[in-house]
Amino acid sequence: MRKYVIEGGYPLKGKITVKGNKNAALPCIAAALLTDEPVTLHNVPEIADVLVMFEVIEDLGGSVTKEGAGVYRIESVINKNELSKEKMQKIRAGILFAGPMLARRNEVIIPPPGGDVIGRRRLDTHFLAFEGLGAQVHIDQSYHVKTNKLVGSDIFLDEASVTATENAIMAAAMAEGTTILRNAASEPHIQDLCNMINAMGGAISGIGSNVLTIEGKEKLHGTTFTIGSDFMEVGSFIALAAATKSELVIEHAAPENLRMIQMAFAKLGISWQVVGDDLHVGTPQEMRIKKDLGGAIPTIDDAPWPGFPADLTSIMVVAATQCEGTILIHEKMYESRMFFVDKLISMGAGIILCDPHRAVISGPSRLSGAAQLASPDVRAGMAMIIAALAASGTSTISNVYQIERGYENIVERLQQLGAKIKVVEE
Ligand SMILES: CC(=O)N[C@H]1[C@@H](OP(=O)(O)OP(=O)(O)OC[C@H]2O[C@@H](n3ccc(=O)[nH]c3=O)[C@H](O)[C@@H]2O)O[C@H](CO)[C@@H](O)[C@@H]1O
Ligand SMILES: C=C(OP(=O)(O)O)C(=O)O
Repeated sequence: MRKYVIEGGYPLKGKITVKGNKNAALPCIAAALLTDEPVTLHNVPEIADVLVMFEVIEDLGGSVTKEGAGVYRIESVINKNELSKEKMQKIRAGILFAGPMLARRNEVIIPPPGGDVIGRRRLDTHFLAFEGLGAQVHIDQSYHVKTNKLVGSDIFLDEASVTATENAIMAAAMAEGTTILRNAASEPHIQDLCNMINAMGGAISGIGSNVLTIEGKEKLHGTTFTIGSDFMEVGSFIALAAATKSELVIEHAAPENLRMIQMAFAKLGISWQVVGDDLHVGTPQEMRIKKDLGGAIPTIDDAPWPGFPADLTSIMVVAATQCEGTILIHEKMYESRMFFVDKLISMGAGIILCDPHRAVISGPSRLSGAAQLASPDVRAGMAMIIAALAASGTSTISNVYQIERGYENIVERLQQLGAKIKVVEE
């Protein structure tokens, strides 16, 4: 079993370049199925989830060619309507093939998707959107979605689900007529997907808002598209710098996406300078939690974009353990994402887990290395790496597959900053 062994307590220094956004790469790879012409994607993060998406394309009959670092040419041939059960079990994002498959084949059979351990992840909104476009959904061992033809309509999503919005966009891009998609999610990755589809000849307007107008096209063509920077990596590296008292330059950080993230870090007394497209996170940081008006304990809580991203809540928990004061982190979306804080508590963090969604953090805490950390999901795993690098002594993290499905080459990139982290196979 692959594990990370980390010796903490040392500051890091240097430059780290942000990779492409996982959550943009996954739908953009699926969107390559909307055309039989070649699609070339740049700045693709070379992570486990992306490789599985490529395997699905190959399993359907298409081909993927690596043309350089982070550059992939996809030629989609779709020879079947059923997605591979074995591959779908590996990643939840496989559900993103449903929209383009339905658009191209009028039918798709989706075995239940796998994924990480952060609680129930409903798919209802995906099927609500497909039904809105005229498809029928039948559920037994698999999800079976079928239509004679997709027809655009006025659809109101029951929640602003990210991947359901993406599936709806991809299906509507080739439906007959116009779709108005309301209560749509609007994260930078959804904007990337819309821009890519427009570059393929699509006609989507309202990009970046929660009402999208999608004019369906009979045919889309090939394109070349560059995936945006991963703001989850940016947030993780800011927390890493602050918690380990390090000076880091975070390159290609796309600061325009960070307004809410900056407000949340400011509550912890953590700040940086923007220099062009880079962030300079310096030392010393204030690291003092700012009370709300009247001296009330502040909260960081997640919400659909432009709210604070759910995927950064675990990262904020670990950053807060190193700050002076008390804060509530309220993760409203996932039922189990906060359970990992027991690992931080075992390292000495002052955290009360009030219920599955709310953790009160009082700091600063001196963390000590822990031998048996296991990563339940990608962000908890990164939070544990940050905690281990901030702690004195040695820590061991297992189940690192969960980390590597979201962060490219993370061990080598941290080593380049001077981190004492190594991989062991046991
Ligand atoms: C591949 C990919 O892109 N994955 C991301 C995507 O997952 P995914 O698209 O699966 O997540 P959803 O947006 O569907 O929802 C995530 C959770 O939030 C809840 N919810 C959602 C919207 C809402 O308005 N209210 C609400 O409570 C859902 O019920 C669900 O439990 O978006 C999530 C939310 O940003 C991120 O954590 C995932 O990293
Ligand atoms: C929950 C996440 O991703 P996914 O939707 O791919 O499981 C994440 O990136 O934190």
